[in-house]
Amino acid sequence: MKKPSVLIMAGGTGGHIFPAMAVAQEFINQGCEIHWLGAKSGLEQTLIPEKNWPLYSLKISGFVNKSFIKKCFYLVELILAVIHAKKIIKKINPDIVIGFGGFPAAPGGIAAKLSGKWLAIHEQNAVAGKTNQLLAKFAHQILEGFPGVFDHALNSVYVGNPIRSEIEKIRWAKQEGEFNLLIVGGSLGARGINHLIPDVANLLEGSKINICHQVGRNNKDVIERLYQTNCQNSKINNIEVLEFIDDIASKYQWADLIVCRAGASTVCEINHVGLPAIYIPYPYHKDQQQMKNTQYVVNAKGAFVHEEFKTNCNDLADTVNLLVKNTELLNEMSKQTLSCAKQDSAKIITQKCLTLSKEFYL
Ligand SMILES: CC(=O)N[C@H]1[C@@H](OP(=O)(O)OP(=O)(O)OC[C@H]2O[C@@H](n3ccc(=O)[nH]c3=O)[C@H](O)[C@@H]2O)O[C@H](CO)[C@@H](O)[C@@H]1O
Repeated sequence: MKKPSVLIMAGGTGGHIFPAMAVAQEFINQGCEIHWLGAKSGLEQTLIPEKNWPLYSLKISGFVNKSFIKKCFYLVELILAVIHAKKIIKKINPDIVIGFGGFPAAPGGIAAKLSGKWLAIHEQNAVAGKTNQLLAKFAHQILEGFPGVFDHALNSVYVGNPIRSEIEKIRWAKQEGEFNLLIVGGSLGARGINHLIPDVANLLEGSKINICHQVGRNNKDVIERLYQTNCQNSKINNIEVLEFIDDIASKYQWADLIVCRAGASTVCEINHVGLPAIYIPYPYHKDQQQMKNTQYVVNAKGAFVHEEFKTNCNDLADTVNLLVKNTELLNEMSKQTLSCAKQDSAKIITQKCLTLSKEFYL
């Protein structure tokens, strides 16, 4: 019997690609054949070949924040990408097409619809992105990373955000002795956080604090210099500055507390690990997507949130100092954080797709 064939569409940042990779792996575990549709200029160009998964790349950029003229050029680019995607779909003949947002998912989703294919979309965030808002109008199934994103539409279901298996295995526990503080700016790093933390580090109390700070590509030298000039605090044991953390699972395991952006995958990974967190959401998104991603866990008292434009190094240092000294509070936060995690998301997604697509083609 022919293996079910699945076309995964995701591109751009890690936030779209990592959940899609977790689902791709689960489809493979279920005996499916997978293909990946990406954009020519995203992180998928390095991540997918490493897995040896067949990658097809469209020439497509983004639509948001463009001038009128550039939006017109985008429309031409979109039409050409839809034509290209239709050819790819004809060649692969997938049984399931599933989009995770990002630039390639829009032309890929339109091409899937025009080719009569069963189409699902997965929205990672608490507020849907532009691509998924468009595709939701005709997708057969909508899969939500946070509950109620599509106003409980009849074809929508809350499935959570798929987590990579190496992260799923980790459970937070406060380590004795030293205090490990992890700073993560999301897949591309976060300028606002990068420039705030060296000043915060200088204000930290308690002994033996270690900091590991992920700063994003090409920011290592600048931020290392900032630590040298702004942070003379002798109580900090060790400061490690990294551009990107390849093995984030080990760092989650290492950390007693994380200060980070609130991208959808980051929030869900932290919930799975039960890692106490202080979120500083990305402040420039028009719908405050990252702020909304934190609401669930902040309401459950599993995390703190500091808004970038309303906070300063003293406020943030106060919260970190409170937690460094208070293991009981950290334990309570960890418990609440874990209660916000949706288990087995990748399995639920693959099973839904396999069942519903089969019914569709009957
Ligand atoms: C600024 C911006 O627009 N951010 C968006 C982007 O964020 P971004 O791509 O940063 O999104 P996420 O937080 O969802 O995912 C980051 C992923 O990268 C991994 N990681 C990160 C750093 C690192 O050093 N190593 C590593 O492996 C994390 O473990 C996680 O799996 O897409 C998300 C998902 O649509 C959105 O919620 C965010 O709002």
